[in-house]
Amino acid sequence: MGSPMALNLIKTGCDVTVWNRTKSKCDPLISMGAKYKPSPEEVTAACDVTFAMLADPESAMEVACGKHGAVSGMGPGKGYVDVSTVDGGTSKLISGHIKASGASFLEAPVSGSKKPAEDGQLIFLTAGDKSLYETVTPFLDIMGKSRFYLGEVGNGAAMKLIVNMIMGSMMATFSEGLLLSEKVGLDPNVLVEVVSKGAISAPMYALKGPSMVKSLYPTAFPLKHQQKDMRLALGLAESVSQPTPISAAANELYKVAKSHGLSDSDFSAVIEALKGKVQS
Ligand SMILES: NC(=O)C1=CN([C@@H]2O[C@H](COP(=O)(O)OP(=O)(O)OC[C@H]3O[C@@H](n4cnc5c(N)ncnc54)[C@H](OP(=O)(O)O)[C@@H]3O)[C@@H](O)[C@H]2O)C=CC1
Ligand SMILES: O=CCCC(=O)O
Repeated sequence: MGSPMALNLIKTGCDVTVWNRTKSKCDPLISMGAKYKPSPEEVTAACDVTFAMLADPESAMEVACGKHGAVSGMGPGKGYVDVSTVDGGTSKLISGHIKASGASFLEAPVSGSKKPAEDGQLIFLTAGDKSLYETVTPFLDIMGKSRFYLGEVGNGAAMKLIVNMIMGSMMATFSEGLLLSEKVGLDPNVLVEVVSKGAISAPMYALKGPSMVKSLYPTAFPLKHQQKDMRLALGLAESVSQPTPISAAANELYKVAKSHGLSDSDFSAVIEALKGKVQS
């Protein structure tokens, strides 16, 4: 996700400096004009605003607050925008460290997958320093099609987790429907078409259904990240004693799919967890 987002900034003439743990993934961006620094600390020291896109809470914390992490290069007048999907607690911790340096913090997780990232069509769910939100609005509008400012740090993370909790449950029940249709002698491709005409139509079903019928799962949103988001959303629900039985059941399916080696497949591979025989 970070690469296509940075590429859109480069293409529109922004002065972009990049870092990634695996340096080779920066090379296409460097060839398009990005500068490179060998640590998060050196990126934040060199830049007014830094966007971070990391896998999970642990990596977001490590890159922000670890040795030679982003915080070490931050200071008054600078801004840190974390666009990773993490829980509110992690986001608040990172915010605390960034703000202690005198800099500003915005959480801004995104809805939309690989293709929307490439097309500059992401949806930003932001919260934190309003002045930083206003400063980075031109960049958000290059990378995305909509943006929401949701107030205090934690609200953007919560909105993102709730959206992905719904999405994960939708994908799980869609998978059940595809397999049930096939078992009772219906063509699952026709089911995808019927669904696309009615009130439960969703771009996700039309986009992923045909390849799921062929047992193909080209990765847009890795299954391991969907399961991480289900886990974090269930933690959020637990924190306020909100019952979420459907999502809890769906989470179990993503865990089964992970145990079958499907972590790096698209999250639509969750259908494999419902088959007697699992393909990888
Ligand atoms: N893919 C999607 O459709 C969407 C993803 N998201 C969210 O965006 C984030 C990124 O997703 P995506 O790009 O798909 O994930 P990837 O797994 O492709 O990328 C994860 C990134 O995190 C880095 N990373 C992981 N662990 C560490 C660590 N310990 N220290 C430093 N860097 C680390 C990886 O570095 P390296 O290259 O070295 O492995 C890589 O740059 C996740 O939070 C995901 O939930 C949000 C919306 C859509
Ligand atoms: O976090 C990933 C979201 C994927 C999507 O919104 O299509």
